[in-house]
Amino acid sequence: MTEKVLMSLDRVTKTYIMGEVKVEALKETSLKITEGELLVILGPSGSGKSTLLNILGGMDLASSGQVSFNGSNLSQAGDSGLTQYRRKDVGFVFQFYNLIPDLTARENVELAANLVENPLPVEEVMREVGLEDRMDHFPSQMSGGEQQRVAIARAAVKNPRLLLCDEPTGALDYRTGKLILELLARINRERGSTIIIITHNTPIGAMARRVIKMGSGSIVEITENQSPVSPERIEW
Ligand SMILES: Nc1ncnc2c1ncn2[C@@H]1O[C@H](COP(=O)(O)OP(=O)(O)OP(=O)(O)O)[C@@H](O)[C@H]1O
Repeated sequence: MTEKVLMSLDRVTKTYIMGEVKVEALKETSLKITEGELLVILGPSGSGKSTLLNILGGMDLASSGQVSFNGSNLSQAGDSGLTQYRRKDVGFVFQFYNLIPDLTARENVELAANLVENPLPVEEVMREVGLEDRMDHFPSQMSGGEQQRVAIARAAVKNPRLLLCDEPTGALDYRTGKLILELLARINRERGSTIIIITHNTPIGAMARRVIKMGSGSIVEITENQSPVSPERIEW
């Protein structure tokens, strides 16, 4: 079976200019992402992981180079093209959940469902993440792990081609973090969404078929892993 390239980055650079200081957050980075893959990005603080994720998600524009999604050039999509891309094609999961505090779990998920033409059924997705008994709770009435599951449901309900997760277990205890990673692995397996997970925890790389290591704004290593393991079996 030939693998389809979902995204490609060609010599992408991101430079932040702060007064006199220039920070090269991403240096001439090239990468191809295959449709349906689960990719883990590792690297120390400041190595450019979030910068890379923000460019992949259309939240930020490259300073130079080309970014393409499904064959179209995001660098030339313009503001409304990028907004459409973020709404329809990408789901985001962040370290601190970013739920709307005065909406219930169900309403947070419904809000995202309303952004796309063919969302998955809200209640079905909430059951999939194990929140069938918490649908009418507000974020403040839920644990961190439950809030992260709402955030995953909110991203997954759009049935996005690409799910981007920035330190999704960063604020959770070990056991809850594992459950969240298992949930992401299941969405990748069953829904076929392409999933990219940023983490500081090197052992988490064992769940992915490909692991990218970043260092000082560059990809320093790409490791192929023939036998990814279930997060349940990973210790960190
Ligand atoms: N908006 C910005 N303005 C200026 N510099 C920035 C901005 N965003 C990131 N940087 C700088 O770019 C570099 C890469 O940052 P980035 O957030 O991508 O790293 P990271 O690997 O995700 O780090 P962490 O693991 O701490 O989140 C850092 O030196 C950072 O200070």
